[in-house]
Amino acid sequence: MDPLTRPYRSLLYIPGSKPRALDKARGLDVDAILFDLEDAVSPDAKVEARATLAAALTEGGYGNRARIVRINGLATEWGADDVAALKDCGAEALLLPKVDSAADIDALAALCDLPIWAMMETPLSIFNALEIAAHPRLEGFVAGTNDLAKELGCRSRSDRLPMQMALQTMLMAARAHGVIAADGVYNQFKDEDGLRAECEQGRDLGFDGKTLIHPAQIAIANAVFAPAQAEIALARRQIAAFAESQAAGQGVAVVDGKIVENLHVETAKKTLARAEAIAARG
Ligand SMILES: CC(C)(COP(=O)(O)OP(=O)(O)OC[C@H]1O[C@@H](n2cnc3c(N)ncnc32)[C@H](O)[C@@H]1OP(=O)(O)O)[C@@H](O)C(=O)NCCC(=O)NCCSC(=O)C[C@H](O)C(=O)O
Ligand SMILES: [Mg+2]
Repeated sequence: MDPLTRPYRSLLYIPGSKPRALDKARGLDVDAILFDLEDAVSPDAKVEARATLAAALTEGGYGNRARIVRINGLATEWGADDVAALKDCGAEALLLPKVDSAADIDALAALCDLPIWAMMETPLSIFNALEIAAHPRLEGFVAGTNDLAKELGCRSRSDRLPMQMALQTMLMAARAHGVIAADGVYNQFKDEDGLRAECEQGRDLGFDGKTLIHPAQIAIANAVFAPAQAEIALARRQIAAFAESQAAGQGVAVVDGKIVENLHVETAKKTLARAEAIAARG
């Protein structure tokens, strides 16, 4: 899975314990579903949720939405059984919570053949982000900003200043190793303006998309993380202007008063590839 060929603008958590929500997701305009067995499911509902989720995935109907299952940690009484029950049901990847190091990815890799995503939500995960991203089975990072805030003991701020070091470190590691990076959730799910502002911040930092907790959040994430029409038009003009300059024996073009070099053309091509991937998802 690659954000240039498959979009990850919106990744919706769905509690494995909620059959109505599991069914509703089959019709939602979301890029990826994070089927959750961890924090959205209470301990006394874990075993039943596992069976409910396995049945829903086996039944299918989720179309081209990426299907990722968040299991319980392997140190819990449920983790290993979650893997055994869900690794062959149609999930495309498993998401491991509370990862501290690449050794945690090794432990899950030994239990299944699926690609692995890591919740980046402990202080150790941030300091070990590079080795986690470098793991050959690692495909995606998900920022766990609620757990990170709990561990840091920081205040919740609209500018997310206390989160910046962690968010930017995981992004650097993700980009160093070609890993998908999804931003954390916005808890006030009825506050559209706040969600839009946080999506825009995550997009500007470089995230591929945002994790969500409610269907009402999907449209905003899809819009913010898609290239805007003006960006697409600019990308086309940059590519054309650079090709013209090259034909004239020059290595640099100028568009709208700004230089365009080969590296800008690469970015412009990625913008067009992302737009095409979104259009292809339908
Ligand atoms: C937040 C909610 C508890 C709100 O639920 P509810 O009050 O039932 O919402 P609505 O009545 O507005 O629901 C309207 C319809 O939408 C469906 N629905 C609701 N949520 C979802 C969903 N997530 N996916 C699919 N469908 C959903 C309802 O079934 C209603 O459908 P209908 O009956 O047809 O009208 C609830 O949204 C919820 O449980 N959200 C998920 C919470 C969750 O997953 N939390 C864990 C992940 S967050 C996290 O752990 C982050 C990380 O680890 C960190 O550390 O930061
Ligand atoms: Mg968490």
